[in-house]
Amino acid sequence: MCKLQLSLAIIKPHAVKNPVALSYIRNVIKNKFVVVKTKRVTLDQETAGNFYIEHEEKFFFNRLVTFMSSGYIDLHVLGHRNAIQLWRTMLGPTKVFKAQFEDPYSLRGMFGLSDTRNVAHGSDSIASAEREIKFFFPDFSFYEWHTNTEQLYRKGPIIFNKHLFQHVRKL
Ligand SMILES: Nc1ccn([C@@H]2O[C@H](COP(=O)(O)OP(=O)(O)OP(=O)(O)O)[C@@H](O)[C@H]2O)c(=O)n1
Ligand SMILES: Nc1ncnc2c1ncn2[C@@H]1O[C@H](COP(=O)(O)OP(=O)(O)O)[C@@H](O)[C@H]1O
Ligand SMILES: [Mg+2]
Repeated sequence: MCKLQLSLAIIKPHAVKNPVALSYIRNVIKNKFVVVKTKRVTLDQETAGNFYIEHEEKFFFNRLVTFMSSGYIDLHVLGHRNAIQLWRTMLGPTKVFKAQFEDPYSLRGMFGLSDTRNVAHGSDSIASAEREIKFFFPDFSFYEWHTNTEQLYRKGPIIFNKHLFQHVRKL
């Protein structure tokens, strides 16, 4: 038995605005993961800064926060037995030229515009996934997930709700 791991994916503003990129990204997500939660939001600069607080001292922090609060972003809680690593592998390298050169068919390789505007975010560890999911989905209960919902998403029956872009219990 292999339990589902969760990761937070964020589709960044330039990708949400690009219908070709967005539909491609949504397709690969839907084909590889169970989508546990989806939400479209905008962030103010303070919230974006808190989310990326680990990068506060970096030279790119200001532009990152400005960019991330510049338009709609799509939040997805993704489930897979290897969700964190799988999503980051699908993203490809953080830096866009590296992505284009070393992994041209990764999402960042295909749709990245710059090192800042690199298509999407993915949690980098189990601890950061928990923090990031709690950050955007404060009502999400990890207790409930481990005791109940994880099994439902692993064994079903679930169906994909296109309108919500989310898997839901099949009634
Ligand atoms: N001290 C610095 C300054 C810049 N860079 C790199 O140089 C890239 C190009 O910088 P810039 O031209 O400012 O990027 P933009 O094309 O404007 O794109 P963005 O701001 O979206 O990254 C940066 O993204 C960063 O990876 C770096 O490594 N160290
Ligand atoms: N050298 C850089 N220049 C500009 N922006 C950067 C740079 N490095 C990282 N960023 C931005 O900050 C985000 C967070 O950085 P990091 O956590 O190191 O990468 P990742 O998103 O791959 O986990 C990146 O996705 C990117 O948008
Ligand atoms: Mg990161």
